[in-house]
Amino acid sequence: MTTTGSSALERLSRLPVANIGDAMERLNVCHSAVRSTWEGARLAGPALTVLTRPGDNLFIHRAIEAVQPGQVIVVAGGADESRALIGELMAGRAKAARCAGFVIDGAVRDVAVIRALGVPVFARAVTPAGPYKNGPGALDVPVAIGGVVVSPGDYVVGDDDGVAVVTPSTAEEVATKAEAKHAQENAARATIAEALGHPFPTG
Ligand SMILES: O=C([O-])CC(=O)C(=O)O
Ligand SMILES: [Mg+2]
Repeated sequence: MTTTGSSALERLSRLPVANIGDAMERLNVCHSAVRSTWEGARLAGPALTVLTRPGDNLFIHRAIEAVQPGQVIVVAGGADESRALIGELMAGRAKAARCAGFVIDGAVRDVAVIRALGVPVFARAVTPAGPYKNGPGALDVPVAIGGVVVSPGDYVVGDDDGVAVVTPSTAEEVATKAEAKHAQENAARATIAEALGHPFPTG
């Protein structure tokens, strides 16, 4: 990753996902079904992509073995909600590898402990039903998450509102536009706070 790229990623990591989506003409925002599993979770990092058979997590185990510090494991699980693709043990191993978190187009389990671990996990559903571990699957291929294409290395940013995907070649421009939008909104927040008679909440 270049210095330019990492500074754009850092800037994106500090911005609300809503502003980032607006800066991309409201494109490249995942379907609302792919949501944070705990309030306040936030992630930003380059994607390590996983394609897996719905309900099967063999290749997510391989991703946790391969993940580099700061990467987000992004799993195309076919939008299946019937089997949890990760839980507390896999989240804990990923944290130990300094993975930035998970975005899963599928289900997860053990969410109370995942929250206590502080691992940001975005998913379509929560279920106690366990996964199969047979494959097939693939790592580092383009995938679709909530209707958005994620290529390996794309920047993935998530907060309480959802997930946006930013191609690194556009990240500087998107960060600049999103910062401008955020500054413009700050001015509006100040005016509204005055009318409310108390500071505008920061969420
Ligand atoms: O059984 C699994 O593969 C997922 C799970 O619950 C865990 O990682 O804790
Ligand atoms: Mg478990």
